[in-house]
Amino acid sequence: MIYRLALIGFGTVGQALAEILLDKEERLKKEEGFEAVITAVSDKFKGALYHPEGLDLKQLLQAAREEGTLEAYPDTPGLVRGWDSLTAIRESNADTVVEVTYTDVETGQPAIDHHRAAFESGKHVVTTNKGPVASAYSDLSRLAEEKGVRWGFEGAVMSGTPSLRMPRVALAGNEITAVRGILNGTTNYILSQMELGKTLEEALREAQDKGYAEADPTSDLEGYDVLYKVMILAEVVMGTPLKREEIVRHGIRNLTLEDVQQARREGKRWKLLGEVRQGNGRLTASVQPVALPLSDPLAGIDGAVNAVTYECDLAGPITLAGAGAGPIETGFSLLIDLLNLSKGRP
Ligand SMILES: NC(=O)C1=CN([C@@H]2O[C@H](COP(=O)(O)OP(=O)(O)OC[C@H]3O[C@@H](n4cnc5c(N)ncnc54)[C@H](OP(=O)(O)O)[C@@H]3O)[C@@H](O)[C@H]2O)C=CC1
Ligand SMILES: N[C@@H](CC=O)C(=O)O
Repeated sequence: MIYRLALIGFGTVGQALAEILLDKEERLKKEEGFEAVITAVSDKFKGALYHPEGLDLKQLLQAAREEGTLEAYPDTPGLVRGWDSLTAIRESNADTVVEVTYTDVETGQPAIDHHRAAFESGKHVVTTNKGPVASAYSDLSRLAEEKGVRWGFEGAVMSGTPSLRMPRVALAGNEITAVRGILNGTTNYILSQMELGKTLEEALREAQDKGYAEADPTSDLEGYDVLYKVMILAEVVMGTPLKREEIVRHGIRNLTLEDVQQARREGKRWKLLGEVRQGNGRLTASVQPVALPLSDPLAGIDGAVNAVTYECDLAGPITLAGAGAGPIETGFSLLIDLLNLSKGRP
């Protein structure tokens, strides 16, 4: 079967997936038996394209990257332009919607509506968007199940590092009683750069240039991005939904260069930690910067790398470290969801 994809959003991550599919086409076919074409792309400002037989990925990337608009994609017979996101989801011949619009930390929209429209149309969804998973996990999972379609969202936490699949699949059978980690690539990159003497603003600009930051980086700096990831870990990995008001949240915005360098002199490093813990029959959760002693395994995690420790009743503590953000790493999270979907794996 050749998968037909509709990409909703064509920014950093959407383009990275197109690049991966282009670069690895032969290898994916030969080694994984996986073939996919992108038949629709709909992006808010770059424009939209649909071709039932598939778009040319090289020309698609060239139009977006060199011209900044899909208007630069050449006209071919059968090409349709201008569909908005919901039209592309409902009217295209895609069997799988790749939802890669921005994460709205207040409402989870428009991504929740994109998911509903896709599931209602009998289409699978793979996404890296935290909004729908954090705010509508149970409703959307139920709808996907009712409609007999699949939903992959590995990249919603820790990009291409399997922070959700590992506990759900490889650690199945354990009760996970606590999860604690560095869950945001942008702020970990910023804190590492501030230790080298850069200001928060300089380091943030670099993180934006490298494709780590959210469209609105307030979400990274003020801890909302981690708050969403903590909500996802609580519900998806620990089985208990938390409301955002139940989670203590502090970001790194108020940490100064002097705070960061003083901690270094004291043998400590500031890290933005997200934590969910079971105790007295309930979950408690927090997002806050902590000056960790160098003896803490999380203190050694640098740059856009993230790490998370799962406290398991049978296996003991298990720590996973890897990319927390980045275009290709996050594009990979979509690829692995697509591969698992194609093989009927969880
Ligand atoms: N970058 C990373 O490392 C990671 C990102 N994520 C998540 O992945 C998602 C995508 O991230 P990223 O690619 O970096 O973000 P970008 O901001 O680069 O891309 C998002 C794209 O979505 C488009 N868009 C916004 N609203 C709509 C809409 N209603 N219909 C169609 N297109 C729309 C934007 O259009 P325009 O710019 O033209 O307005 C933009 O091109 C986000 O939810 C993010 O939180 C998750 C893990 C890591
Ligand atoms: N902005 C986020 C992207 C991944 O979720 C981060 O920096 O971690």
